[in-house]
Amino acid sequence: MAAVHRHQRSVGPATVLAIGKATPPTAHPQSEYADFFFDVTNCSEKTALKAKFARICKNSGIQTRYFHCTEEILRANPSMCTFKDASLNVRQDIAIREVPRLAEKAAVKAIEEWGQPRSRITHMVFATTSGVNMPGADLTLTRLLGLNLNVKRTMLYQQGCFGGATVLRVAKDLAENNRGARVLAVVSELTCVTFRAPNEDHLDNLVGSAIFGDGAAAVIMGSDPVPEIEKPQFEIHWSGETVLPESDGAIEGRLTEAGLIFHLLKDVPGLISRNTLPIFNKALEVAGSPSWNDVFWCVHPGGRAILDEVEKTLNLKPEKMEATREVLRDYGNMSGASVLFVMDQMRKRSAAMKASNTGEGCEWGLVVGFGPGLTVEVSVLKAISTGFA
Ligand SMILES: CC(=O)CC(=O)SCCNC(=O)CCNC(=O)[C@H](O)C(C)(C)COP(=O)(O)OP(=O)(O)OC[C@H]1O[C@@H](n2cnc3c(N)ncnc32)[C@H](O)[C@@H]1OP(=O)(O)O
Repeated sequence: MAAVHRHQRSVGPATVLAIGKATPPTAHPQSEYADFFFDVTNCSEKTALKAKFARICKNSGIQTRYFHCTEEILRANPSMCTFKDASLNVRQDIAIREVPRLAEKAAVKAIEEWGQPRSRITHMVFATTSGVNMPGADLTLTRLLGLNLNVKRTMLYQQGCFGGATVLRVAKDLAENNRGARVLAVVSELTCVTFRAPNEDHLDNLVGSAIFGDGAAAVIMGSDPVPEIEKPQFEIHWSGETVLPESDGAIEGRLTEAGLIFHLLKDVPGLISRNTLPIFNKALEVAGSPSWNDVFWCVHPGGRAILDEVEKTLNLKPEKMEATREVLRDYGNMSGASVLFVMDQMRKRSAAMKASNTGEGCEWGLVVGFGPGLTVEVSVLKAISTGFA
């Protein structure tokens, strides 16, 4: 390797140095959501559909979700409360303003934990599936945070639910190929783009209405942490991506006059559990091929049935999916932001149980994102010692 290239690269692997997360203030208990949802969309007379929706909510594994769009906002914007009225402008107005604001809240927490001046941030990677504009949410966030205007920004729109794993992968490459880089990786998602009235002929949208929630997460990533000052949480040793066979159309989103309309095939849980072994195996090779139960798991909490299927297929012990299921329970499916919430949950659970490292005692772990394509992104994490025996 030429000396100039060696000099540009980091010595050690990309390392997560802090994680921050944020939700809008309005929480909805899942047990009451059917009443709220059918009332605000003027569909309370659809009693059979409401009963089905209430049943899906009950079986979702979700207890609470957070939404920017309160009853007041929704009633002030009736075009969002039908199934397909033209409403893109209203949705865009909310998303363009609020996506960076929620991202800012998460980023401020990550920066506080990191403990370094904002001027040390050299790169930003921002993903959202909620709204599109030019210049993008990355520039608005740069301004909200008062970052240097020469921060090198990468904006990723419409990755869907694998966006969280994508920002990790891109931030890893940036951190390892730019010595001294400190990357702010952010995902911010709002359901203002997908919220719509229930419809008997579009049950996949009904499922989406029962599981999606709002949230943002931010990670500071860099290589070669400054000893005694920066506190590593996880190292990232490998990232890979694949498209699952025979999964065309399984998860799709189309941005229309009526906002973002999702299509989900019923077989998404089966497609994921039947086809992810090759990429999981490849990831495990990096970790020296421990067994599925000897690694920790941070999986996108896309839906309870998906977690059930993965757990069954890999014969995972129930505790392996607990961090993931806790995020599903407490926040629902926040699209790309979810998997970063799970990483945060993993290190917090590890600290609470006084585990020897940030991976509940397992040296290696997998971050798994999936979304439109059907695309699966996997990163291999190495846990960091907590100092407990
Ligand atoms: C956005 C992105 O990029 C990435 C994503 O995360 S996309 C979201 C991925 N998530 C999913 O696909 C959800 C996976 N599904 C689940 O977790 C579970 O089905 C659930 C929690 C939503 C409901 O679980 P459940 O109530 O125990 O049972 P289940 O039988 O699966 O579903 C309940 C009903 O919804 C229907 N249903 C479920 N998924 C459906 C779909 N995708 N399309 C249409 N109908 C569907 C079922 O047919 C069933 O209908 P009946 O009552 O008439 O039989």
